[in-house]
Amino acid sequence: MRHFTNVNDLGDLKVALHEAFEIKKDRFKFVELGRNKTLLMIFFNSSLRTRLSTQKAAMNLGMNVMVLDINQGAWKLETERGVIMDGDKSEHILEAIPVMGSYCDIIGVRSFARFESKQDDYNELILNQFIKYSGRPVFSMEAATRHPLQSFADLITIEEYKKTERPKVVLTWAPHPRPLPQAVPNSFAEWMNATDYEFVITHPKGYELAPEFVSNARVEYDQMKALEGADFVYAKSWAVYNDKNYGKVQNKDRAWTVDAEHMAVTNNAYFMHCLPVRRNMIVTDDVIEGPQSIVIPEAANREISAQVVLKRILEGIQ
Ligand SMILES: CCC[C@H](NC(=O)CCC(=O)O)C(=O)O
Ligand SMILES: NC(=O)OP(=O)(O)O
Repeated sequence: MRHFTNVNDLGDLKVALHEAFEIKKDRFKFVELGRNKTLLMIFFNSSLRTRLSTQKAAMNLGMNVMVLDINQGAWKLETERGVIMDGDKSEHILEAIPVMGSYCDIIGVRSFARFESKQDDYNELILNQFIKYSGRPVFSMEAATRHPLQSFADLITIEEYKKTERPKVVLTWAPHPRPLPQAVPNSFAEWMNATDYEFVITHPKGYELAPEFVSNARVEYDQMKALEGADFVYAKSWAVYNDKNYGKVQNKDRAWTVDAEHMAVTNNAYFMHCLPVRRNMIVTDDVIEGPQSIVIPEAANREISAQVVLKRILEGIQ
């Protein structure tokens, strides 16, 4: 595997899951694979889980790791071509990327949707420039439209906890004070649609995700109806995708906040969230602290998903 940006890059998911459970049994088994290889992790946005779990995964494989927060310490980067750089940006991304590529063997990039240009976001302008100009294998640590390391960890977690072969998984929108990217829900939908699970998406009218991610999932505007009999409830907020209000918050209705009443109509479902989570906006304290909440093991599986991806990329550059 050269680059990792979406579910298709991993190939057969059953094989990838087998690799994940093997690594989970002995995460230091491949400690020689990454010897004298350097991972550079580049963050245009904040992170806790991705930052720590991906470094840990790289260290499990014997790699050296460098981390760069673009907006703290590096020069502010101009990302548009043809701009006269007489403002507050000292360096152009088209120099910075090949320079960064010269110092490492593999690059991880976090660059959220900016909600300035839907076209730039959904063409993955920043991530694709790293792929085009760095000369290195590149993997997404959440880009504008997907968060594949998170979704792979989510799938590993559901496989670990499911009580039936084809669980009912419900992705529910929840209110948030800020406009959040569609990357996590897009990616979760993409990975759930790649399984044979029963998959339902529920959100208020006007919060439809891009059709290419919804694919053949059932969309239900009545949240309680969607949650009936669910085995897994995956909560996440996202901003409007449609052209008219792209990147906006148009609903803050806390009737969508996942509470005990919502969980009561499920099949004693597990509660999942990628974190960080705004308590009592997305989910109540009682639910996220309750016995069916698996957000911590879900976060712990980020080390495993990152290690499978790094292992596959390292095997391609030996
Ligand atoms: C893994 C999730 C990263 C990001 N989350 C946020 O930006 C939350 C920020 C906040 O709650 O203020 C998102 O929704 O895509
Ligand atoms: N879930 C996730 O990616 O968390 P961070 O944004 O803290 O990395």
